[in-house]
Amino acid sequence: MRVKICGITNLEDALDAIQAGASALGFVFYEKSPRYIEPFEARKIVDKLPPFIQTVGLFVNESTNYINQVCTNAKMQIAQIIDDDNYTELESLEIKYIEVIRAKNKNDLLNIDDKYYLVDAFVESFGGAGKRVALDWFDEVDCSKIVLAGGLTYENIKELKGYNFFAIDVSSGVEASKGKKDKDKMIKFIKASNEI
Ligand SMILES: O=C(O)c1ccccc1N[C@@H]1O[C@H](COP(=O)(O)O)[C@@H](O)[C@H]1O
Repeated sequence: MRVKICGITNLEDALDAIQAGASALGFVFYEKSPRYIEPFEARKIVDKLPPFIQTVGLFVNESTNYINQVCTNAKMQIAQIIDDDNYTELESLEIKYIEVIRAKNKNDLLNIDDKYYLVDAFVESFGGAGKRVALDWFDEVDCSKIVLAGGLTYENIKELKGYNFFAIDVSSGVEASKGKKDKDKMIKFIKASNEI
């Protein structure tokens, strides 16, 4: 299973995540988040990463120009977009992106089009709150293009067996404290993800 570890704020956590087996690292460019990282600080980390690791910048209700600029400055390869109020002109983004569906109920997952989406549980703070999406909401959904996020831990991801999610995304479930990852939790998380 592909794993993105989100909320990277320092090099040690980034390298530990990669050593544990993460395929993508997420950097939060939402200033109200306790995991916010300044774009040029993120770039310093990215410059020290090995090849074949994807860098994902997370944005909440930002303009296209801002996202393009930050992704350039921070060397992000993908933008993860929360855009509740249509601030972002997706077609003008200069990099690949994935939109976030903040699911409030099962209906939010029905009739989604044939694109890759990240599905997270709806929380007022936009994410990183450890809240899960009810798995039975996916029972009649093709999950092969869905990245599942929200409240995942090494203890609960075995429940995802059989759903065929494209990838999973975790932040608070592998933290020691807000903004600081726990190496042991990351190792256990990725080991468990390989058993799904
Ligand atoms: O991590 C944050 O602080 C954050 C802030 C604003 C929007 C999204 C945020 N994080 C994302 O939320 C999901 C789920 O996180 P968790 O595993 O439940 O803690 C994940 O995609 C984070 O990248």
